[in-house]
Amino acid sequence: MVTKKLSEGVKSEGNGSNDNVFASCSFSSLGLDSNLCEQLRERLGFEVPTQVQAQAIPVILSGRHALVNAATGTGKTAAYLAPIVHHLQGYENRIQRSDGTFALVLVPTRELCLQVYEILQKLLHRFHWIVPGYIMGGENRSKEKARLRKGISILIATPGRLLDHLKNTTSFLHSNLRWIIFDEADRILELGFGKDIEEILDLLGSRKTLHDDQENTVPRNSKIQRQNLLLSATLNEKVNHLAKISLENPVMVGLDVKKIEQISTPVSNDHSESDEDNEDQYSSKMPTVGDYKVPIQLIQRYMKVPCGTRLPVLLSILKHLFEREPSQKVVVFFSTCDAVDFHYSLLSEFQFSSHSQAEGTRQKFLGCKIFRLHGNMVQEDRRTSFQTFKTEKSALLLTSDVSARGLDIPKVRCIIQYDSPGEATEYVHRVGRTARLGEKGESLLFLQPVEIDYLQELETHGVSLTECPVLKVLDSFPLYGQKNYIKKSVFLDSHPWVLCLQKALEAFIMSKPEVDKLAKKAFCSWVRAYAAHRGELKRIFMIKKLHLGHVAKSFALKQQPSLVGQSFQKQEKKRKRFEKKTGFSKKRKVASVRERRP
Ligand SMILES: Nc1ncnc2c1ncn2[C@@H]1O[C@H](COP(=O)(O)OP(=O)(O)OP(=O)(O)O)[C@@H](O)[C@H]1O
Repeated sequence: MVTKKLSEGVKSEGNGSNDNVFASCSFSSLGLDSNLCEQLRERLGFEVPTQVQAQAIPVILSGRHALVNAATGTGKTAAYLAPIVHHLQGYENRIQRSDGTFALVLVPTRELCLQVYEILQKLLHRFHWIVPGYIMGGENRSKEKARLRKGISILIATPGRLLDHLKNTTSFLHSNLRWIIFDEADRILELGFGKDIEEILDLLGSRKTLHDDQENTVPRNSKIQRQNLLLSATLNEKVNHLAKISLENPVMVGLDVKKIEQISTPVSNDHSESDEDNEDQYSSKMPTVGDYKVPIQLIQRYMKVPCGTRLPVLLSILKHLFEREPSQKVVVFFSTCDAVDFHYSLLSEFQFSSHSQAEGTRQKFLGCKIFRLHGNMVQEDRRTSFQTFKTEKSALLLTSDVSARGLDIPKVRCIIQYDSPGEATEYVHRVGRTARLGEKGESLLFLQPVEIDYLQELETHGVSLTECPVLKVLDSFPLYGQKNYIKKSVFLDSHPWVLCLQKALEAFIMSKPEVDKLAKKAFCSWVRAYAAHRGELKRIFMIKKLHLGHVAKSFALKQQPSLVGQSFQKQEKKRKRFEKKTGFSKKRKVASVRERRP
């Protein structure tokens, strides 16, 4: 029986192995201060370094610029924070708040900002004179200004808010800046922050310009040696430009031996070269598209699910997972914030009985606690959702790509990608929220039969998935009180359990006008997001091949698609008018369909 096999899968195949994760050396042997090593042990519970820490820490301690590539959940955060703290605590004259900012960590999302800040706080416990701080979208600007005026030694920031303060907070002192770190470098660029980053580097005098047009830039304090670091589990050609303008003669950490040899020739710093020459030199030396590093113990599966049955199948899988193991955490990724809101309301309220539809016998379909997290939520709700989900033992998180990067949530056992991520990089980061640091984990990707070529796209990045036999999972649910009511169901769309559940879902939506409204809104933004896939991926995610009636069904909507379609078209026209007026860039436009405030 597959239900059993699935659960066995995690136990037998998913043997978390620590052999590949930890290095056989100590933190002190890497050159870190002994007090700091004790902090790592006492406050964070880190006894020995991970492989990437063992490789990166000595390089970063040496002062070289670096590009660090290692699988998700392998400890990249401490790999860059520890060397910075080591240097700062060792300054002969203790640094003071009035010295301003020495290190700047740029991250793509607010949650990651808070997460890095929390780790830093722990690391600095014994070094009270080094002040950690963060600035990010959604927070009170005046309070941030006040904190910056007092002085923050190590500052974690999201790009937009940082740029805002660099331009408008005159008391923000950064003349002592020594480190700039781009955590999840590729994501920062993908979100359309490329121009902001260039401006930030200019304002900080850290941009490696070839034609030294220093207008509007702060002259770099010549006494301070700058060190910039780029990190991600998926460094690809998108990072080349950022590396080109921000790294000087970088060391590559975590790339395979061949690539390191290829790259080891120092990259020239000769400012007499032309921009183009330098770009060519970089492109031949920087990593290009290749295999992404996915935790080896992660079990990756996909499910072939026709569009019209997606919703009952999702609910069934979730029920199955929580019945299989009541104490666990599961994360489901959706393509839009509206889809998160709709599914959150639905799953929080939907009651069901497979015996009879009499009110009294119905109970909540899912018994677990449910949370949501996306970029359009108000900051306070975002923070509460994230922090509470983190501490829960058993819970479900419905989320957008805002949670895909860097978030370290303990005991997440399964990642479901209900909407395909599109970019293979995002696939890798989404699944990377489980199977962290050698732990067990599994992932499930929903694909419609017409999207099945996406598996080949993932294959080109070295990511292989096996099929999850969804029918057998569905067969295990009792209907009308009988367990083995069906033996030969071949098609998902005619499976009695699926039909019964779909009918109940549609009736539920009809009885709840507010959820019905959310469903229609989610339908519209889902179609928009589907249409916004990058050019090359459009051959896989073809909007023309979508049956809008089936899409509507996947939001439990009974209405004819034309009805919903009309309101969608109205919204589309409105959106286009708005974009024409405001002149949104194409890059931002695509991101905006999915998330407005990462
Ligand atoms: N040396 C260590 N010993 C034990 N645990 C560690 C060690 N280093 C890191 N960890 C833990 O491993 C987990 C993953 O670390 P971290 O979030 O830094 O990974 P990452 O490589 O940045 O992941 P991602 O690519 O997803 O951002 C965290 O829970 C962290 O506390």
